[in-house]
Amino acid sequence: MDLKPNHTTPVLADPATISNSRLVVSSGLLPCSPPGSVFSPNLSTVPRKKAGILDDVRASSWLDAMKSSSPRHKITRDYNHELLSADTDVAYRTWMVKYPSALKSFEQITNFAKGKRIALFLDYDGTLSPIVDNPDLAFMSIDMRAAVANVAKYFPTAIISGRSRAKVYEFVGLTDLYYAGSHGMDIMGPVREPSDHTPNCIRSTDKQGKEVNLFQPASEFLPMIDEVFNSLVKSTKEINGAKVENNKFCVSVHYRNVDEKNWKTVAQCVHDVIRNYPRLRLSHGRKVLEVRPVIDWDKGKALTFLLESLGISKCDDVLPIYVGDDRTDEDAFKVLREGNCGYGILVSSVPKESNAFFSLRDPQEVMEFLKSLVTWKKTSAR
Ligand SMILES: O=P(O)(O)OC[C@H]1O[C@H](O[C@H]2O[C@H](CO)[C@@H](O)[C@H](O)[C@H]2O)[C@H](O)[C@@H](O)[C@@H]1O
Repeated sequence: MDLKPNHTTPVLADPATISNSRLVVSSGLLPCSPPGSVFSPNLSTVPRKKAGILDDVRASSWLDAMKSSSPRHKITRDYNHELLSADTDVAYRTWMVKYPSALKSFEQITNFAKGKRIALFLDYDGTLSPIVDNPDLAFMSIDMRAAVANVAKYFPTAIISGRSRAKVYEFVGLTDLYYAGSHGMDIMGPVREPSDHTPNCIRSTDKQGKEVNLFQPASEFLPMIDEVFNSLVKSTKEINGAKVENNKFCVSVHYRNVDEKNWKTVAQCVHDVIRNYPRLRLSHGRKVLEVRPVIDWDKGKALTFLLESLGISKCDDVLPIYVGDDRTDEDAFKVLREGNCGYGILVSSVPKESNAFFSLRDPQEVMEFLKSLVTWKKTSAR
């Protein structure tokens, strides 16, 4: 798995947190890139571990990981249920001491944002739309769409999703945003000036005919991904409930609707296919196995790339906020935490270790947060 949370540094260098003894107060600055540094995409490949992550799908750790992804509360009845709910509640509230609610900490966030330009980065599944059994039906609500449209009027806003860019655009359906699909491996962003010569970055036009930059660092993998997609469709077709999704530069193999006793078979099928592709690796999301190129590129790199494209990566007067629910979002949280340059907000209704600073319980709370940002912006002369 890709996630290696840093449990030891839950500190927020935020001068607005003076009253919060848990958090460390820094010099008052949130440096973005170190002065003079210019982000240039590093597309070197990440060496795949010699023994593939799935080399022994019988290994209990792998199956445990499959089981623990996207945990659901088990509903028990009556008295037991009440006890369980109470325990869950206590565990969640304890966890929130480490990851405070972004709604309850709203004043702290906006205090820190004073005089800065907020840039918003939003994951899609589980963040803007609730997790549902059928990935093709993961629609966002009309209210959420309105909230995203509204927030994008006031702050530069980008969606960074594991879906294909085309699919996430189809779901969101808003034009005034930037979109990054395939976990950031397919970015349609603003034209960078002076025009740069980043490999795999070309000028293009969006659906409205506006000039944009198209950055696809894994373009050479396209035929391979298509091949793997077809092989996976074939090899999993007998597994009831398994679904393979082509996300353009990566492939998702969903096991949410597969009987748990067949999860090992799903893992075995994926393993048998990708063992022939040393330039592909596997990561793990919410009841989904994700096959992707081994290039050193993820949502964190995409976030940095977009900030740079927007021309706001090197200033002290920008506050990037990234909202996401999944393991792949941790790469972006980590960039913000380690760069000490913005806030990650984890969307989760269960306690989870994370590199985020704040939390929101579910997409409903995400919507409230977006609305609050708009109200704050409108009511204050900033
Ligand atoms: O980066 P994201 O926008 O969060 O995309 C990550 C994956 O999300 C989708 O799968 C997840 O949501 C589905 C719909 O709610 C759910 O059925 C599935 O179990 C979840 O894993 C999407 O289908 C994947 O392709 C994305 O990689």
